[in-house]
Formats: sequence, structure tokens, C-alpha cells
Amino acid sequence: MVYDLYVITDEKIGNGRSHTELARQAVAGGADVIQLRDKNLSGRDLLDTAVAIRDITQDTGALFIVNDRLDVALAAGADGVHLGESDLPIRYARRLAPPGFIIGASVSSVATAVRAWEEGADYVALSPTFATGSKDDAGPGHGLSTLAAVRAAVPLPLIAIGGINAGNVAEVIAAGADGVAVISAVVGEDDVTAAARDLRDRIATAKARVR
Ligand SMILES: Cc1ncc(COP(=O)(O)OP(=O)(O)O)c(N)n1
Ligand SMILES: Cc1ncsc1CCOP(=O)(O)O
Ligand SMILES: [Mg+2]
Repeated sequence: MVYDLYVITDEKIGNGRSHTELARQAVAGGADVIQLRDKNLSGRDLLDTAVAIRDITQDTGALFIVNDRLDVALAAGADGVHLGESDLPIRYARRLAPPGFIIGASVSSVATAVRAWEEGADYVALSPTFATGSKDDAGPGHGLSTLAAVRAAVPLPLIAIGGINAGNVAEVIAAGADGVAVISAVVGEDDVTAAARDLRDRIATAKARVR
């Protein structure tokens, strides 16, 4: 699986654009993964939106992940679900998920990353890597030293999330991230497609330099 550029849709940050418009524009710019994240939609509206995004990503080969809701992810035929440390535990989600279904986990330390790996996560996301204004309860950033320590401890794909943008993405890749997940650096930009393309190019350049 390729997780280089992982874009999270957010209608509060998306300047009036819908989840589906944001997903379509991000995929056009080369996003490898789209995550639908919405804390306000009803289950039914979240499902309708998820089905629409699944259709967009299916056409392009991008992965589609639903935040928080394993039931919605399964019902929509998404590729996976993202679960945080207060969400459904990974080991329980794994029991309900079909073979090949992706379960991503937020982690905050080496210890929580190792636990997520042992419980069956497919990727871990250091959350937040830097401070962010896009998630109210995110807390302070764990920084590049924790990112590098998680890299050394866990053999899963490692995503950095929180405060990542064109100016710092290269150092995040150099510290050991396999990919970056972003909201504002893509979804908050006037031209979502161009912002995604620019970040993806920077990730590719940074990877060529460090690997
Ligand atoms: C890729 C990715 N990483 C981390 C998160 C945060 O998940 P969580 O801690 O459960 O917080 P919420 O996003 O649910 O508010 C994420 N969504 N995606
Ligand atoms: C959903 C989430 N989880 C941890 S940080 C974050 C928000 C990331 O947004 P941004 O890329 O704008 O900092
Ligand atoms: Mg969550």
C-alpha cells in the first residue's frame, strides 16, 4: 500500500467545498489516500458521503479510509477505517473486519505504537506530530524525535499527522515517515489539486534523498 500523501476531508476547513468535491480535487492532485472525517454528520449522511467518495477513489486507485466508524466503513465498501486511542480498540475492530481490510491507528508514543502493531494495525499515525489548529483536542506535537523512535520500533507504515505542510514535509520524511496525512495544507488551500500535487512532489523528492 502507498500512503505517501494522505488527505483528510474536512468541510469546516474546506472553504465551502463538500467532502466529495475535496476528495475529487485531492485525488486529481495525486493523493494516495482519502480519509472521510466528520464528527457532525448523522450515520446515514456519513454513509451516503462515504459511498460517494468510495466511487471517486475506486475510479483512480486511491485508498479510501473512514474515520472512527467501522460500521460505516464496512457498509460503504471502504478500504479501511482509522481508529484513535479513544475509539474502538484495534483488536476488536480486527475481529469484525474482513481479510485485507485496513485498520489504521493513531499513536502518541513508542509504547502505544508497539501496542497498535501487536493488536493488528496496518499502519500507525503519530498524532499529532506537530501542533495543529485543525483538531481542537490534539494536544502538543510529539516532534521528530518521537517520530524517529517509532520508526525504529515498529515495522508498519508510519504516517505523520498534525501541522505538516510544504515547508516541513521533507524533514518529516527524513525522520522516517513513510507518508504524511494533512488537512489544512491541502483542503484549506484555494487550489486543492495544485496543493496536493506540490506536496506529493515534495514527498517524492524527499524520499529520493533519504532512501
Ligand atoms: C491518519 C490519521 N491519524 C490520526 C487521526 C486522529 O484520530 P483520533 O485520535 O481518533 O482523532 P479524530 O480524528 O477521530 O478526532 C486521524 N483521524 N487520521
Ligand atoms: C485529524 C488530526 N489528528 C491529529 S492532528 C489532526 C489534524 C491535522 O490537520 P492539519 O494537517 O491541518 O494540521
Ligand atoms: Mg477517532
